[in-house]
Amino acid sequence: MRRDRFLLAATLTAIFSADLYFVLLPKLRGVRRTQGLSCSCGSGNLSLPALEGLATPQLSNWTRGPPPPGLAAGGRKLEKLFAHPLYDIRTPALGPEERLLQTEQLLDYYRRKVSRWERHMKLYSEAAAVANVTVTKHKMIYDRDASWLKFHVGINRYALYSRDDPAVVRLLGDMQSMAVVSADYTQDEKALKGACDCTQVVKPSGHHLKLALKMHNFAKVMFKPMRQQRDEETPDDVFYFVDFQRHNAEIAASHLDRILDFRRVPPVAGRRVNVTGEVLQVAHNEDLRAVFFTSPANNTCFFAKCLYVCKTEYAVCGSPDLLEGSLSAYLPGLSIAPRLSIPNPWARSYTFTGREEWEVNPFYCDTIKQMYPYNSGNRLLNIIDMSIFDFLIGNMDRHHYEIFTKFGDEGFILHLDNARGFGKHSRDEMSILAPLSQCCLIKRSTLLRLQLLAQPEFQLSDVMRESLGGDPLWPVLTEPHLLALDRRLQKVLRAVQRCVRRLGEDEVITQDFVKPAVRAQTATEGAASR
Ligand SMILES: Nc1ncnc2c1ncn2[C@@H]1O[C@H](COP(=O)(O)OP(=O)(O)OP(=O)(O)O)[C@@H](O)[C@H]1O
Ligand SMILES: [Mn+2]
Repeated sequence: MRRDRFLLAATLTAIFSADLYFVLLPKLRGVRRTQGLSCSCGSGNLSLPALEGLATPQLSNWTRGPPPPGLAAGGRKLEKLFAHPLYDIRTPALGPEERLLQTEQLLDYYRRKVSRWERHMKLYSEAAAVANVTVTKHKMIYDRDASWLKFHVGINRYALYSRDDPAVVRLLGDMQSMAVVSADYTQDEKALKGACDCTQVVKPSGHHLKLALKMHNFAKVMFKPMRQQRDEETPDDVFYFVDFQRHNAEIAASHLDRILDFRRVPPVAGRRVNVTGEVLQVAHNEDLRAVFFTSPANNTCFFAKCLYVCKTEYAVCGSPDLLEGSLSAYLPGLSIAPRLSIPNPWARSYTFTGREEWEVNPFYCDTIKQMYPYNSGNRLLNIIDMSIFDFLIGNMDRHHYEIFTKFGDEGFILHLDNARGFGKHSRDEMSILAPLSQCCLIKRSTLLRLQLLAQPEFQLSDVMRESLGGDPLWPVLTEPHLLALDRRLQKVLRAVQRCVRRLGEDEVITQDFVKPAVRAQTATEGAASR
């Protein structure tokens, strides 16, 4: 028995060392590289790309197959939206410097993943055999055409994917259906090792229940289980930073991101996950296995590591095994595609009483405009885009944003972690729009799309309903949440209108593309002033 334990411990040590060598060390090196990079970047070498954030057209949508019942009659607005000339603004041809990764580099990375998996599984199976533990064996495949690989190859300076990339549709399908072969804590949870400091109300993030799942073709996803029923509204007395993470918000946010044509959120699919077969039985991490239990109702449940320290955390349970969740496609590992996490200048105070400067100083934006990297290029405009996105979904938890270091200040910004959106449909939190209302700036491309989505012909709630109809967890959002999107969209347009009235169109609306494919403005002209 002692020998068994020793073997198991040795296996775990080996796995940890491999993680240290392959994941943590490269990450640290990446951070060091990044620090060097940011020091050498003067503001002088920045330029506003003529076509920033806009890419090639595509007509297909994410809805696979016929629309769900009830949609057929009014459907197909989404298709029409994506066929609109405003969704046909092209980016220049992508050279190697505009792509995050080259195919050969990715295939190399994939091969390393495969051999690492084989080594792990060999050691783990040996240890498990000795300890008399049954290991579920899955047939793994090395597939050069895997949709996750194509998604990674497609990431470029302008967006996470292009509109016409069929790999994204395939990836959503794969995430919904592929066999899960392993489940583990995510890297940030591992770094915390279950430590919970309740004097810090938001950090560490370890008390959220999220896991990394691996599929049989080595696709990796971040799984956030359902914590709250769709029709429950966050009670008024709950602070945004102790609010639940909502799996349906992650799914809906990725659809909205695509509808706004930002493409700054990784694709997210809903799925009913079998917490016994697809999580517990494929968890090779003893810490993770230890948080599983069977409830009195005979359901399989698991809880966050600090359940008994942080009183707000409760277990989630399958019924008896199936549990809804969101699966977000992983970005390429930090060892090959380092990212930088940057504090949001409009972040909130994560204490019960604190106020940040932007909340009390109406001239806050003037200070930000003087500061690097917001004093040139399009970073500030991208922050304003992000605030519009967050206002629409009602997300008050945007403490940081991330960028790929490869693209430096000229790249787009990632909108990761949207799980605290869609908490309250009956309230519009105007303070989320502070970057827009304080700076009075907006990209022309963003404004034109917002105006288009306000028209009855498209109607944001209709295209969202249609888009979400393609997800297995349809209807991802309840009707009041969908309708809140239309109401909030009007408020964004009114905020722009107030700025234009005060400062004039030339000051407020930034021309961010040279020339639309046709005179797209005609369809939308004047919508902001209505
Ligand atoms: N799709 C993804 N691919 C790769 N990494 C991701 C992805 N989504 C999130 N991450 C990374 O994992 C970190 C934690 O994810 P997320 O913010 O969604 O969880 P969280 O539990 O809310 O954490 P926190 O409290 O730190 O915000 C993110 O800051 C990001 O760096
Ligand atoms: Mn978060």
